[in-house]
Amino acid sequence: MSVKDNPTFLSADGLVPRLPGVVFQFFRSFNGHMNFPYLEGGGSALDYIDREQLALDAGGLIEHITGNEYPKVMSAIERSARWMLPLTTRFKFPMTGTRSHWIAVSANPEPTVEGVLWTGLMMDITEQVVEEQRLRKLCDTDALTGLPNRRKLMLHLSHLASLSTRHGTPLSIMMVDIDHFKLLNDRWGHLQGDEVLKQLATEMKKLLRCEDMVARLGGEEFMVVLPLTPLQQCHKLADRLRLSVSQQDFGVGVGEVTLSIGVAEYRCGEPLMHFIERTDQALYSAKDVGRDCVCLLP
Ligand SMILES: Nc1nc2c(ncn2[C@@H]2O[C@H](COP(=O)(O)OP(=O)(O)OP(=O)(O)O)[C@@H](O)[C@H]2O)c(=O)[nH]1
Repeated sequence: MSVKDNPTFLSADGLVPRLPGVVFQFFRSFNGHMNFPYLEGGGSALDYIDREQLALDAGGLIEHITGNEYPKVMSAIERSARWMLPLTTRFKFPMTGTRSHWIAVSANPEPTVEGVLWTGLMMDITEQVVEEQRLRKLCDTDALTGLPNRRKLMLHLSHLASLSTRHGTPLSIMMVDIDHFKLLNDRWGHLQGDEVLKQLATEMKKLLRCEDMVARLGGEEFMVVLPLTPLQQCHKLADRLRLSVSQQDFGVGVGEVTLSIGVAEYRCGEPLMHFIERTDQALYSAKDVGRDCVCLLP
């Protein structure tokens, strides 16, 4: 029996609508006109778009369906056309009445007399992207407090330090440490200690602006990163945080939880580790002079 006599054999026309994705040809002329001469496939994505319109003119619709990611998608198309390299990109596809879907695009370009023609596939990769986002969040988050962890903080801080160096804008940080936390754990138990860490995290977030970041460095140590903030302002905020914490109960009695805080401002071009060490030394000074205070070093 030949393959074609096999009752399960499908011609390409029968097969394409059953695929879990879309097969397409996309054309871009040298004058920038874009259209999809061929667009067929399975899944629900095609229910939401006007295929006849796309066959004639895709420019407006591409801009509409790729939303904020339009520049990214267009530059991927441009790169692929210029170097005749495979087009691989992904974008968020807004669907009315349901959550947005993520679409991956993979296509091969070929030159034609009037422009470039791509032949390829689009697949719905929403589940995969959601899983990636979940794993990335896990990697970046402290499990107890839900705050960003050291890894996330270091990436953020190094990005802000390079912006500060480039634009000469102020950047300050606070190193925050709970005083005598070992005693608190010993007296109230580890679970209550955990509770204090969680409540402190909430308290710190309340005091900060949305562009600030508070992260748990580990144990009972936190760092607050304040972009566009000079040292004096950072010092004021640190003292407000210190005072507010010392006046709260945290389930262990008012005044039982206090903070020592070291503050420092970034010096243009300074290595990040040096900046952190200076702040750490300021924190040690705060411990040395008796705790429950904020210190900065000249
Ligand atoms: N409950 C709880 N305790 C923690 C956690 N991580 C670290 N610790 C405890 O925090 C304590 C830190 O103790 P030390 O480093 O001696 O510091 P300290 O007692 O706060 O003393 P000073 O910092 O000098 O004021 C240790 O007892 C750790 O076991 C945590 O996730 N939960």
